[in-house]
Amino acid sequence: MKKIGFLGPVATFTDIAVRGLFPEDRAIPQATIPACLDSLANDEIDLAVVPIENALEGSVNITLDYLVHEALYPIVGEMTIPIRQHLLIHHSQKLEDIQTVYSHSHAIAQCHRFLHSTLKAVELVNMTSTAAAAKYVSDHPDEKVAAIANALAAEEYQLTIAHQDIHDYSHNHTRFIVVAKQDCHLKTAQKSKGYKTTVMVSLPDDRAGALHQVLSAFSWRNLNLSKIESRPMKTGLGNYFFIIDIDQKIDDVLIPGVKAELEALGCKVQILGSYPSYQLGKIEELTHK
Ligand SMILES: O=C(O)C(=O)C[C@]1(C(=O)O)C=C[C@@H](O)C=C1
Repeated sequence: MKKIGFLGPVATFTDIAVRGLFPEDRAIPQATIPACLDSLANDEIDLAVVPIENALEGSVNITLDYLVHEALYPIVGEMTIPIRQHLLIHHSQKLEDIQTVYSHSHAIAQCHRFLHSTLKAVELVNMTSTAAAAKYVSDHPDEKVAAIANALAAEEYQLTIAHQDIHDYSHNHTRFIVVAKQDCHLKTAQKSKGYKTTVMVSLPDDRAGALHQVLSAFSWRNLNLSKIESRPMKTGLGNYFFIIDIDQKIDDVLIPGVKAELEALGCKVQILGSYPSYQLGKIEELTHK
């Protein structure tokens, strides 16, 4: 049985993703995304599961940055789950009295339309996760506060769902990565829908057409890219690195060929992982409710 660290507390979306992919393993909640990756570094857990991208709000930058700058461990898997956000209140409170809404910044961003139209005057406060927000509301029954979180959190923290499905667009999904200290094969009963390889590329300083050359190296080899994201290198304005997801498993020819070609052009290239990709079903099925 593996120890799986995840962004906690119990009943975050990350927890739901872990229940879906590793139902037999021991899930250990961690307070924050960096704390989760630190626990991996300290050998307190075998695998870390953290959110990386939401379909409405984009990348979870703290995950990308911490992975690249602080804990450069391989990605050994990814999973995507559907996301349903609800507004949760304590049963002793009334919706019309709510003054403050707590949640993870990504969850708040996914519900901006609803917040703007229905709860215009409320204060919005970021928490470390949606379940941390639900726990806060549960622990403070006298405060006029609500949380944006999922149905599992409503059940876990005994809150009432005051508004269901408040995310702005129905196609709401979040992708989570599984990180290990060393590359390994995941043991799960789920069937993967394919493989991905993630590479990190930093360009040589200030050279015209460098990004075009990088993309050409993938393109003429017919390597399909599912994501390209730039993040600051934190060495000065205008210095960026790129995280590129290739839609296939690492092979002996094409991906090593891209790496060699980019290095010859003066880029730094690091392969962050080549791993199976899982698409998990409905939240209700994953939490057996
Ligand atoms: O707070 C949670 O429940 C999380 O698992 C984090 C997180 C995120 O970082 O994007 C995961 C899924 C949702 O998109 C909202 C929040």
